[in-house]
Amino acid sequence: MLNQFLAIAIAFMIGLTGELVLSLPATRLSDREISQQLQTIPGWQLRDQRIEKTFKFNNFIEAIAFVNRLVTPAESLGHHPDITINYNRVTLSLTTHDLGGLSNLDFDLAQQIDRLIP
Ligand SMILES: C[C@H](O)[C@H](O)[C@H]1CNC2=NC(N)=NC(=O)C2=N1
Repeated sequence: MLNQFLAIAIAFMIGLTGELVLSLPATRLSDREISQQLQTIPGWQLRDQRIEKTFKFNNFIEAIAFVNRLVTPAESLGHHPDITINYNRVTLSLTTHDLGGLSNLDFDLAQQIDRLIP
């Protein structure tokens, strides 16, 4: 019953900005699905149950500006990267803590973050 409910849990929610958004539940991906999804996000490396990428900028200010830009997609998805900042380098590590592994949300967020880079 709960599973049935979750299966149809295409939940309509009012987003932060008040617009109607369609939110699909996160699902843990199989190894095969992870391999397929990795093809869509160049530069991201699979490490255990995480995907990671380091972005390099000209200086600290640009690195921080990038971190600020990724707040919007992260909040929209309700999914948040682990972030390490080393002067002009920002390393992002994505995993789905709630599921203990990689989900569709990690790859959705990685794609949206890549689109932030000109
Ligand atoms: C309630 C809230 O939506 C959840 O705790 C979200 C928040 N952001 C998250 N981010 C990530 N990376 N993994 C999660 O499991 C997660 N869960």
